[in-house]
Amino acid sequence: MNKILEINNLSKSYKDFSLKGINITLEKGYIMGFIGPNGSGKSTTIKLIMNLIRKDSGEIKIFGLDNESNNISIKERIGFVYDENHFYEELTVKEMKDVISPFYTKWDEGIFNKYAKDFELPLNKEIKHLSKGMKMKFALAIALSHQAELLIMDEPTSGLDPLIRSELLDVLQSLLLDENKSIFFSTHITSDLDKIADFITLINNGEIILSKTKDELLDEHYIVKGSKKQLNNNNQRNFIGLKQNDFGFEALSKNKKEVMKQFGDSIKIEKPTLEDIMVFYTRRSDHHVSSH
Ligand SMILES: Nc1ncnc2c1ncn2[C@@H]1O[C@H](COP(=O)(O)OP(=O)(O)OP(=O)(O)O)[C@@H](O)[C@H]1O
Repeated sequence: MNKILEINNLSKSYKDFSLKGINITLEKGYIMGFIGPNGSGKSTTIKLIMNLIRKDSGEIKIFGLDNESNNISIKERIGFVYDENHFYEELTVKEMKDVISPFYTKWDEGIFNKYAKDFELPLNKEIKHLSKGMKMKFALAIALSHQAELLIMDEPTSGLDPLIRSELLDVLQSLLLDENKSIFFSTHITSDLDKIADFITLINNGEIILSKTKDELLDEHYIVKGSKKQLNNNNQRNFIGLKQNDFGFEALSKNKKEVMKQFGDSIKIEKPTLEDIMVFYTRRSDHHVSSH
């Protein structure tokens, strides 16, 4: 086992929110998708990993090293991409690159030029005139040009159109062909993960709800559909979440056998998507949706 990122019992409290002793492990060569609803603690966790804010307690190890005492050497080996990348808006893409590159001892101009060409970056355009998608590609090109072993991205695909999103995901996937690289990225667009994630970690309300391989997660859960009159107080105990509308109910369950036994053939059992899993684990239990 080669742990690239190891978070143990990490806690951080704000006035109205706390991360409650979270644990996450990412091994070398894999992509982990970090999902959860708005305000669940994704950005806070990423800021703690990047040592941008101080933890209250717990431990964060990156490449086996404590992230506070080895801050500088660790940052050299990480590519960090986030939504509000702080570039100087007045500079051109090339000028900005010239400002950033000296900070990295392993900067590789050849790699930057390759990505600049692949992504069709307009080198002489001012940053303020770049589209959101182009800014994101620039941030990714920078992150990839110093031979980072770990890419950490906070919502890299948010606000991007489907075409650019899909291009970005292709680039991430091709990076993983080099098994020395690992990727940890947060998103609330679960369809991004269907394609590329190896592991999924779900956070809700500052707590890790689950963290496992995507395949395991999809294999062990089932969507159960039926009519409302089939429900009673007893037969809901195998449900992780329940959604009712005027036509019937939909639930998530891990226990297919037991559900089949209780409901018989009148029930419909389907495979869930990652979105189903996220929604059912994080919704309020009394949720009722109207059919409109
Ligand atoms: N500096 C701060 N002071 C006080 N509260 C904060 C601070 N930063 C974040 N929070 C609160 O912590 C909670 C978690 O925020 P966080 O940004 O980590 O969520 P998130 O999962 O990244 O959400 P989103 O998907 O909306 O970006 C929110 O309720 C937010 O208001």
